[in-house]
Amino acid sequence: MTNEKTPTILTGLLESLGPDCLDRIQNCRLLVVGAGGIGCELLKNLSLSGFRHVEVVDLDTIDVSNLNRQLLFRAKHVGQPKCVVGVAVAKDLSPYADTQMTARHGNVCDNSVFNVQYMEQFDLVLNALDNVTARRRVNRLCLAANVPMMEAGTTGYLGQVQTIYKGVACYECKTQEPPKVYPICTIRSTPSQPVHTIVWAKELYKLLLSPDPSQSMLWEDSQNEELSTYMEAALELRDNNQDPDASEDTKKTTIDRLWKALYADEIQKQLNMDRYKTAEKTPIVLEMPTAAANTQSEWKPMSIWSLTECVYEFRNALMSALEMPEFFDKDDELAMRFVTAAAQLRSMNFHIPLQSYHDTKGIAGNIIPAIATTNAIVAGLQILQVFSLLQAQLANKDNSSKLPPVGTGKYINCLRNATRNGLYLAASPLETPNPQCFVCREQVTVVLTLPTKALQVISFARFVQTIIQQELGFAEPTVYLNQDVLIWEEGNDSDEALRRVNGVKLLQDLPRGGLQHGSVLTVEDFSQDLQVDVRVVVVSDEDFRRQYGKEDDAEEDDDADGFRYHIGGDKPVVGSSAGEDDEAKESSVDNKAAASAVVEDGDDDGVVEIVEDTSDGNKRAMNGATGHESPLKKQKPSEGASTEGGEEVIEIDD
Ligand SMILES: Nc1ncnc2c1ncn2[C@@H]1O[C@H](COP(=O)(O)OP(=O)(O)OP(=O)(O)O)[C@@H](O)[C@H]1O
Ligand SMILES: [Zn+2]
Repeated sequence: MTNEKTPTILTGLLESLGPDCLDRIQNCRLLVVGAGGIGCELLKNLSLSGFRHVEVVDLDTIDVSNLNRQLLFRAKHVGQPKCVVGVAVAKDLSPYADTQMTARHGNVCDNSVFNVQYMEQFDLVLNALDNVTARRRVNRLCLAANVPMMEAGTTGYLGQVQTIYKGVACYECKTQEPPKVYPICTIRSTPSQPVHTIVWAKELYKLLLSPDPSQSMLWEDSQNEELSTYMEAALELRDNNQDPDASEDTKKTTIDRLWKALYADEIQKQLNMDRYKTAEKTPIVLEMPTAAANTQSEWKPMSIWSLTECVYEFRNALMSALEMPEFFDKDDELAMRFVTAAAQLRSMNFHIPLQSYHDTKGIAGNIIPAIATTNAIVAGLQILQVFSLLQAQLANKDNSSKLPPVGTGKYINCLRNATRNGLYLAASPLETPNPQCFVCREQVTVVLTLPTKALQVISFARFVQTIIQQELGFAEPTVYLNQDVLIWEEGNDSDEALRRVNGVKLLQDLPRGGLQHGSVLTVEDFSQDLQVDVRVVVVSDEDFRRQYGKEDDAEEDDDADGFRYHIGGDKPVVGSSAGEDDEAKESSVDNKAAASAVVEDGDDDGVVEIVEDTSDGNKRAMNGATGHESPLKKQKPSEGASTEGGEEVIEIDD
């Protein structure tokens, strides 16, 4: 069947889906959230499939590192908002002259713009995001606005697509394990794993070579603190570099001073201060091998470098990198040579197993690289699911609701290894909602267990920030104690004085006898149309330790400053923070932060991620593909399994 008016490119769709469905395609209003790897593919697909009303939200600008896989972007677009360029390029692909594609440069977590009313304009929302915080946010808004959404994510060769609407499992029905968090002091002073020294070396690179050294976690300000021994040499090296008259010899001498400060003097200083009195192994003060200066051995990316080789690489890579200072990029061999050498030397200081250049690169960069083909497959699957959703709506003849009949759609896994039947795509029916999920089920109670000590030392403001905002994902919470006492309010026209008064109170000092065993906190958030009861269980400190002790990481929750708690049931957990895993990305963080009013984002294909605590208490989250538990989750990492929730996150807590 053909239709004269149908552009040639759409005749195939017309034949397979029929004129009614094509009509719906042309008229339905779609929102795409994220214009990165998956988002670009989606925009291209939507345009070529005849969708004519598409809005795109993205907070980021185009980085040079995006160009290899975000197919709508070219070098000339670097620095421009992704959504603006994505929309302009995709629109040109449309067979219709009157296609309306709109770009919204902003953070979808910004409640003042992207709220339930905003979502209600759309017939369907397609997620192309890279972090749990934003995914949770869209999930909640869509549920509140009764708009179906299509969640998608990839991790290396693996990918998932999940259709979500009221009546089937939502994004938060499955618990997502929080990422591991290391406090900054581990990186700066007490490393114990290769990842710690590699992150440190990347920060050292930032301190020495990036445009703004104060962004490094090793940066120290002489105004505020006594400087570590390396700061003077680091600053001198930067000065040398800007001084056209500085000779090679001057630079070499400064590099050697820096080396000595980092690997000998600073360690010795800390030892003298008894910093490592209780350490299992006393750190070693390194001595520069005399042979190092001239020892150029063959290039050995796969083997462990000796002390002499490390010193040679440290000097040489730094000397060459000084000529072209820039942001760290794991694909820049010079930068990686420096980071490898710097990290291994520090590992020698702290008795940490050494890593080859190759392994260091794996940890410093992306162990699981973003794969353009997986993004393309996943975006293609999303479009197929959209077709099936539209068809189901048509068959249902129910025009009063945007929601399809329950059961429409599939959960699809994109696999690396074929199933027994030889399939690389495994589709399963959508699951029913988790009865414990307070996001899509009503009247669910979350059980919060606290040790007695928490009541005595934790302020209510910190409690709100850690438990209610970070853990439970409330954006603008209103909190009642035992049903009727209003103790906290946020959002437009909220009572700031109430926050001021109660925020500083310890939990035990809250009104009406404070928080205690059996207390119930009712938390509401109008911005997400959400409410939950939190039932407080208080146990002795000893019992808490016994039940949720440090030995059992899986059971333990705490925040960076040691506030310990345990949330029971299948509460949706978000990674507490997020960040960027290399300097190139950090440049884009600034743009993200600028565009973000409420919660910043992070992306999730880095295994090692640096997480920054934002000033308003909201943290940024990075996590794996979709947070949905994949049947492949138990595959070994080498087989391309998702690392979701398993990333190591370095938290900057100062
Ligand atoms: N809260 C948010 N609001 C709006 N857009 C977001 C938000 N969080 C993430 N995004 C966008 O989602 C997109 C995700 O795309 P993708 O996973 O390809 O990440 P990327 O940062 O573009 O690339 P990569 O991480 O692979 O280098 C990004 O363009 C990012 O800006
Ligand atoms: Zn749910």
